[in-house]
Amino acid sequence: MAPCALCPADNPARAILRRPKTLQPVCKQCFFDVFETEIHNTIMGFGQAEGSSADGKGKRKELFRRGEKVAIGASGGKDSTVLAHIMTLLNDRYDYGLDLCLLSIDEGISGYRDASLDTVKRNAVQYDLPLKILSYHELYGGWTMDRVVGEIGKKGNCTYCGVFRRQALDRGAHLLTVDHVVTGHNADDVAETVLMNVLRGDIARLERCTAITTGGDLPPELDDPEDTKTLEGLLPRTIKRSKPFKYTYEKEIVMYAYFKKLDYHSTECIYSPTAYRGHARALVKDLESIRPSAIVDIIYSGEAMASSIKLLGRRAGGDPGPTNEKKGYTRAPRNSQQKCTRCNSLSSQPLCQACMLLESLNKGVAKVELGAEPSKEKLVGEANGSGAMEKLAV
Ligand SMILES: Nc1ncnc2c1ncn2[C@@H]1O[C@H](COP(=O)(O)OP(=O)(O)OP(=O)(O)O)[C@@H](O)[C@H]1O
Repeated sequence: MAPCALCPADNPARAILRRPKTLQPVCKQCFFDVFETEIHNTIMGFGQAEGSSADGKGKRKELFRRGEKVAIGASGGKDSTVLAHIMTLLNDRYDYGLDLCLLSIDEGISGYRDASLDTVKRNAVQYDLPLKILSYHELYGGWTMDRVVGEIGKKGNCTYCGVFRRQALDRGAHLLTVDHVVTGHNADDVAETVLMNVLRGDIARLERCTAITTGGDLPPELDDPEDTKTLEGLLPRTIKRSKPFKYTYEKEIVMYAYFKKLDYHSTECIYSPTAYRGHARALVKDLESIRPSAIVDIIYSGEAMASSIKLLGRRAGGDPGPTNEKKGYTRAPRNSQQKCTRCNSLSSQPLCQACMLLESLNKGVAKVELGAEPSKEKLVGEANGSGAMEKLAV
């Protein structure tokens, strides 16, 4: 192998790998350094397209506040295991002052999640982090994903899993009195989602999918600390979600986990779909093999499109006005947020998606609904909640 491209030129070590992101030959130590530093830069808002100009005025925006309590969404897989490792490491190294913990959701998938949760339990000891595990079984009246799949079959099961997991993470965060959850979504995931939204012409989602942080904004009219449901421990607010690996390549995460000998679980979900995302994933991998920067370039393009859409929306007063229509742009108007009448979580409908899905399961009509010709509303609901379509909503 060639000399390391990142070592001092007068005394380079021998490279042991080619960095997937740049194809540079690098030694092990330089790979660790560049991998960790790039994530730190993302966290600090340095140097990346969105981070360097988060407000469009060139002002950088840091991902965390000092003293913030942050839960790491931990599934035991490679991404979240590396995330737990890196967050602990960088929090110590750069003194972010974060209070970290692990939050795991047990979807009730026997033979898969039980094994990966054992890994998370070991990670909690290895990184000395408190761990909270919440199960669908306890949150959703005895429904586990094994039972959901028994009821509706494998087709469409990710819709249920994605919607339930999103809410379960929020509820777990609330129980842990955490305002911020970080997940292991990586650059490949974000690029796939950008492509999927472009290919579907889903402009509203395209606008949101490249954001490094979502949520955390409760409309003032809903912010009522005296709300009795809030006092009972139900969701009063949206929890912030961030993706510190937004610019981190999946291949580099795997390499980092391998060279650091991290303890992670590597099996795929047994109910994993072969849905649309699979095609986007294959396309991203093909493009990456021809030109490695394709992944990050797709993300930059997505960010640029999101900024343009925002600008157009602002000019049109938030509605798809005539100017936009003439130019062929549409921007789905967003329903105002309200509290779900049943579980108090934020929702654009009187009943949130999780409660709607739960109701259909409890009434025994879920299978019928999934099999039937979907109505327009149903399509919107699915696009908003599907695990397959909406991996980034986890
Ligand atoms: N059951 C879960 N409990 C807690 N967090 C989860 C869970 N499932 C997924 N997440 C979070 O969402 C991220 C993306 O999840 P996804 O299901 O796409 O898995 P993945 O890309 O295989 O990631 P990982 O390798 O961490 O499992 C994970 O990295 C993790 O932070």
